[in-house]
Amino acid sequence: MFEIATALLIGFIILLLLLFLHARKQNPDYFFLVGKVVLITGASSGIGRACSFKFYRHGCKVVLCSRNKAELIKVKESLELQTTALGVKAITPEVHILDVSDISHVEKNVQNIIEASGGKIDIVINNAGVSYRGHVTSTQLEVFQKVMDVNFLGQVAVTKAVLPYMVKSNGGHIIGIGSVQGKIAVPHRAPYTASKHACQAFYDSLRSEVAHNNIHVSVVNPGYVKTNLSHSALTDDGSSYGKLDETTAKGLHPDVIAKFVVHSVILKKKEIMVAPFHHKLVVWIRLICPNLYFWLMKKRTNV
Ligand SMILES: NC(=O)c1ccc[n+]([C@@H]2O[C@H](COP(=O)([O-])OP(=O)(O)OC[C@H]3O[C@@H](n4cnc5c(N)ncnc54)[C@H](O)[C@@H]3O)[C@@H](O)[C@H]2O)c1
Repeated sequence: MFEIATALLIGFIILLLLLFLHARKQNPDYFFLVGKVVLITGASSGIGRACSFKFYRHGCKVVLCSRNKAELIKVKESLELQTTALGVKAITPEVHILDVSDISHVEKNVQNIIEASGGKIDIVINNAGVSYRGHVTSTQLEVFQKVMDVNFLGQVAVTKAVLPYMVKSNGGHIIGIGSVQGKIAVPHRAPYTASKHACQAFYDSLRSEVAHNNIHVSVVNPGYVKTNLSHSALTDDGSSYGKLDETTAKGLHPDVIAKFVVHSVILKKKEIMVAPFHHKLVVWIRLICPNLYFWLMKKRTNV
């Protein structure tokens, strides 16, 4: 009787210990971010802008990159009106022009940006992206090339530029902003969904290669987010779509995605899908019952 009671007590204590360790792991330690250098691509709007605010407020030095300097300066000025969380001292943000589709120069340009910011990089958020609306048959090949350059090769080139710094300092974190469409492909999005699938595969491959260098790789896959992404989406002939989609308009707030990006760094998450339940369900259907998924996609007629 005594032995059973002792065994139960020990079991109970182990359970409490495991629950405590689990809770600790899930409880973000925001102080971890203080003083970290965070490079964000596509920082002038949407999710990139929201990430800039979150990391700035947690005491990071944010290095804001995009094509439009005037827009980046506006973000910098808005950041400087903020107070930081945790009562830590804010670090002046930096602004740099970077076109991630300029593939042959991205690596060198990012290295120049890192050198100009002090020669150190802890976190990179590969966020810059362009969407697409159209039909494969009528879409010019150059449109496929452009979407792949911005969304896939651009992310690869930025990653290749930061890796030597992270290897040298034996640590770092690379975050790829993917999409639910990196898990499932939907009609009228062929180049976009192909680029996001490519990113997912790239990061899954990279993650294991750099793990021994203490470099972490996270992929954050949002569902629809209320940003300008559909406005600037490319169409069959390369012109902009110029409209806010209903789905995008009803999407999540970019701050929600930024919050999960922060958590992916602190909790060292390999992958996070930030999407409603029915999106996650479709990903499972694609995996478990592909024919049902193909049938569902055939029913989707809207561009
Ligand atoms: N909005 C959504 O519904 C949604 C859903 C899933 C994933 N995403 C992804 O989130 C990321 C951010 O998009 P967003 O929704 O914030 O839209 P957005 O249009 O507000 O942001 C895209 C950013 O990328 C920048 N950019 C585009 N081409 C560039 C280039 N060649 N060089 C440098 N910067 C460039 C733009 O200037 C802009 O700042 C993208 O990778 C997108 O695919 C968005």
